[in-house]
Amino acid sequence: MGLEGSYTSSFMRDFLDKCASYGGCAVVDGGFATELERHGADLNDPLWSAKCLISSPHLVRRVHLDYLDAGANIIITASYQATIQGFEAKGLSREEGKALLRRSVELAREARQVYYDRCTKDSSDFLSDDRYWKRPILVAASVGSYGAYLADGSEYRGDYGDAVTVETLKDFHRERVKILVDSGADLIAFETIPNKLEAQAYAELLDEEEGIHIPAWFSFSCKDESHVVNGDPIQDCAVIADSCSKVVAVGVNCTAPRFIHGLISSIKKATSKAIIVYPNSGETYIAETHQWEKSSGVVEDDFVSYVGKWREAGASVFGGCCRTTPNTIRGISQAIRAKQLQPQ
Ligand SMILES: C[S+](C)CC[C@H](N)C(=O)O
Ligand SMILES: N[C@@H](CCS)C(=O)O
Ligand SMILES: [Zn+2]
Repeated sequence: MGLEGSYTSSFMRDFLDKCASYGGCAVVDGGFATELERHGADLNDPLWSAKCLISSPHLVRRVHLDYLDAGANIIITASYQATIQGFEAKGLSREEGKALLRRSVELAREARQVYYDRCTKDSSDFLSDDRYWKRPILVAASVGSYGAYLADGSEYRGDYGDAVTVETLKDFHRERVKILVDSGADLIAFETIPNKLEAQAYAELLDEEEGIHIPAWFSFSCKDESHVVNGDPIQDCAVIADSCSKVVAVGVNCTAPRFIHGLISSIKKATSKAIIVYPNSGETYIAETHQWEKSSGVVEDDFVSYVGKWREAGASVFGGCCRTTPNTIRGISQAIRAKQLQPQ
């Protein structure tokens, strides 16, 4: 059974309405792999952060909880680079791969439950701690791009070559998307999308597959104020997202903060859906070494002070991507709460 159009179109509006403490905005979490690494995980692996679903699920749960403590009310699962194909390449069976995808969602749901339990715990230790305030929390199941699976930084280039068509991409993503849809997640986060082709593939999958009963967001990785990383105009990509009734938010992630304002303006011209932005630190990823380098002459590791401007430009969901931490999210959370208390 598919989603009713009216349900889909009101999903984000209803959620944002419930985010009263954020004045109708929402706060997504920050860099997930970044935080796993800060806790000592070695992600030098084709599975990148998805490696921790196998080696350290407790750490995955812990990082979700850290972001909830920091004020996030949307947490993104560790499935960004988790694919059945990638797990099989590691020698796991298809069934084991599918179980790990489901586990990524369970871990986020468990963290949410732990957080809620702390909010209601009858103990002054918890009740006097302002990290614990009950608010609506969504679990978004991450779907990284085909380029992420390639594990060579392709999600920052989007150059898949002529042999990769919309059908190739639909075949690549179909089963994982269906598993995540049935895993108990509240929505699907198609993130770090590097080109129009992959957005088209996702939109067709959502429109054509039976049983997609949760909504999705489309979030693109961009190289300047008006283009996604392969050079396609962001506006064309946003038009594709806008045309899909199951898409409830459109935006930008893992992109330098300095491009975000212009990108919001371009997206706004193409859609009236909610706009989500969760930039990275502005550094550049070196795929060979799995290291990040400062972009020359640009210092933008603290973008929290721009969030008010991004909100005025039309975005309503804010967070961070690679190289951001719970501190970034705490800053965003405080900035939004402070702003909404100011008289209009
Ligand atoms: C968003 S990038 C930093 C993820 C990692 C990349 N797909 C890789 O495997 O190198
Ligand atoms: N949700 C992923 C996105 C990588 S671009 C992460 O934060 O690790
Ligand atoms: Zn990122």
